[in-house]
Amino acid sequence: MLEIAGLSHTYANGTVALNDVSLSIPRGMFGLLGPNGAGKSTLMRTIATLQAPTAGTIRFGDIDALAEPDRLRRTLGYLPQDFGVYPRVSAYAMLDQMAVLKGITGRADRKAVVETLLNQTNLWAVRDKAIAGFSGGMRQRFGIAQALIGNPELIIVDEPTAGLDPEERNRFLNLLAAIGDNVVVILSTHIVDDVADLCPLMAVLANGRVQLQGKPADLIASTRGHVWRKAIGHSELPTYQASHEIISTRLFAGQTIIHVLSDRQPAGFHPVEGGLEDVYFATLSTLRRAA
Ligand SMILES: Nc1ncnc2c1ncn2[C@@H]1O[C@H](COP(=O)(O)OP(=O)(O)OP(=O)(O)O)[C@@H](O)[C@H]1O
Repeated sequence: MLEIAGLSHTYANGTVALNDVSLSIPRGMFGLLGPNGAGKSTLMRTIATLQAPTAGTIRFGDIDALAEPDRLRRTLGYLPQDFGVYPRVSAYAMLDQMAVLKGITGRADRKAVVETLLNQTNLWAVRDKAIAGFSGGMRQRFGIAQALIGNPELIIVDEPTAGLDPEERNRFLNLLAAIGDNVVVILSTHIVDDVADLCPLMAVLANGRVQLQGKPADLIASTRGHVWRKAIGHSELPTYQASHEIISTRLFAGQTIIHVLSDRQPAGFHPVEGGLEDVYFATLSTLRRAA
């Protein structure tokens, strides 16, 4: 169990990126959903012990992450939002090197680990190619391979599917799903479907605060009877914007479909069997209204 309590972070320029965040994250896949600037990466980097928070505590099992960052790092697998540099060395050589850094010094042990990971992430066929020449999807799969070195019990993946085509995204999500229920996996993303497809538990982070947390199905159920849909002409949108709380608009077959939030059924609207996207957009919309 990962226990985050009262975590706050204010950057030197005064930006409050995290504001009293508390989360209890059990084993399994946990989705952390939030818009750009919500504080997700700050939270991920803080859990990964790459930066210290201004206040709060992080415990993982019996490890106090802030007091014993080395202990936490030994059991951590981290796929950052951006690796930054993609080296010209081969995937095999790079993984081998990273395994040394993680303390797997025996040659035979390392060979077994590296080869297993290359197969698991479907990179065996390209193991001798330079990572610099990899596609986005291959890079992300390599990112997971390196995160899994040393059998971590806490795995953090920060916006892993941004920019992947649907097939690669699917491959990547399947890879994550296969990691297993015995480890804590935190998936940070602004892509609602990633969470809907994978995570039995989730939280929405916005403005540095946890706005919502629970099981996606329960959160979806809570929007039932509050979200309504109507197909309108695109030119009518401003009129509806003025009179309704629109939480999403999308185009379908040349029409604009709007979803609105309302406790009662507005005239001409149909009920929506809400999805996670409605939960998410309704949360963000409520926040905007309160601002
Ligand atoms: N090093 C920094 N110095 C100052 N402000 C920062 C720094 N890093 C992030 N911020 C600010 O902190 C807030 C949270 O940023 P963060 O990157 O954690 O959000 P995010 O949810 O990961 O967003 P994104 O999806 O855009 O990566 C933003 O307002 C951001 O501009």
